[in-house]
Amino acid sequence: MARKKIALIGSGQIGGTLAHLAGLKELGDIVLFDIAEGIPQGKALDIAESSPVDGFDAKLSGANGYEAIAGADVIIVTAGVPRKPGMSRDDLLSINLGVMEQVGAGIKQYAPNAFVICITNPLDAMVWALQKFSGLPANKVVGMAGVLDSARFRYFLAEALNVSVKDVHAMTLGGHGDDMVPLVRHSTVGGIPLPDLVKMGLLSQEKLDAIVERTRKGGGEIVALLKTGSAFYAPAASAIAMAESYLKDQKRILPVAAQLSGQYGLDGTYVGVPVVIGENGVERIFEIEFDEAEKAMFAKSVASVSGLIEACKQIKPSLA
Ligand SMILES: NC(=O)C1=CN([C@@H]2O[C@H](COP(=O)(O)OP(=O)(O)OC[C@H]3O[C@@H](n4cnc5c(N)ncnc54)[C@H](O)[C@@H]3O)[C@@H](O)[C@H]2O)C=CC1
Ligand SMILES: O=C([O-])CC(=O)C(=O)O
Repeated sequence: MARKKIALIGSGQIGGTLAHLAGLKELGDIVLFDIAEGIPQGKALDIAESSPVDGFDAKLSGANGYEAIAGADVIIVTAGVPRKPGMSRDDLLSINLGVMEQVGAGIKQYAPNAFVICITNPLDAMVWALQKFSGLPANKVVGMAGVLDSARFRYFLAEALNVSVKDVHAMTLGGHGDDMVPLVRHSTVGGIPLPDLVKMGLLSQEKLDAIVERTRKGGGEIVALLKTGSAFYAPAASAIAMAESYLKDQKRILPVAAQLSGQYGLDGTYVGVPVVIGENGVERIFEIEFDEAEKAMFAKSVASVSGLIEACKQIKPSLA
């Protein structure tokens, strides 16, 4: 059986980490693409030189031309710019929208059958625009954010309770901004819903509230620490989990930015919801029944995303 082909558009901090993880997991052969000359080639060679040590078989190559992504099974997009301290993700919209236009054209020409995972920020608006620019079907174009935000939520809970991260299941939906929606009622530790943990006295309400707030601002916390860019290890691991579910038809239920067609009362917009990812891309969207407070939080987050999508339409009238 021929190996799968994974193309990484953008070979910066996340792109390089994606290539390393995809190699270690033997997901397929890997092409790193970037406009910066030498970077994708250098990272490809460096990672390939680690393969004898770690014992993985994967061909790695670097390129500056879109023809290199031809026939890719999975494409992960990180091309663009990250934020620096003092900036919001939304400040990246204008510059990264231009990048999505180029990337979308490249995918349309060379890899129209790929499953595309967008990571570039501001995530929900960028994946919305990328789907339009590429013309690929909506079930094959998704955004990575919910897996990362949920992983942060899970990690903070496991740390607070001093238990294994493996036994913490938590979900964060909505847009990838500070008004994202960590779902307390639907998150569990050892199968016990978080509100019950509070009732049992294992976690204080104040601590839980602080964890929810820290999760919402998780990206900014790393930006403030790194100063030169944003998180890349956990974002790369999150996108690899999505790619693996597609390539191996695992049918995992993951929170991803997906295009809605009536679910949650929305049509055409991209926002973080639980979906099943299998060999057909987004195979199903789960519609969670929210209580009033959750409904209000989700609506607020969706309103932020809608505002950014409107801004994209203003900048690129072809998207309207
Ligand atoms: N969705 C999410 O949860 C997360 C999103 N991000 C976003 O991911 C993006 C990438 O982050 P990093 O890898 O840390 O940034 P980075 O700056 O290390 O890498 C970005 C790469 O894109 C390349 N690039 C720029 N314009 C390009 C173009 N037109 N075509 C091809 N390549 C181009 C640059 O040369 C650079 O190598 C940022 O927008 C960041 O905000 C970061 C973390 C989490
Ligand atoms: O915060 C940022 O700019 C990068 C990002 O989206 C995250 O780490 O969640």
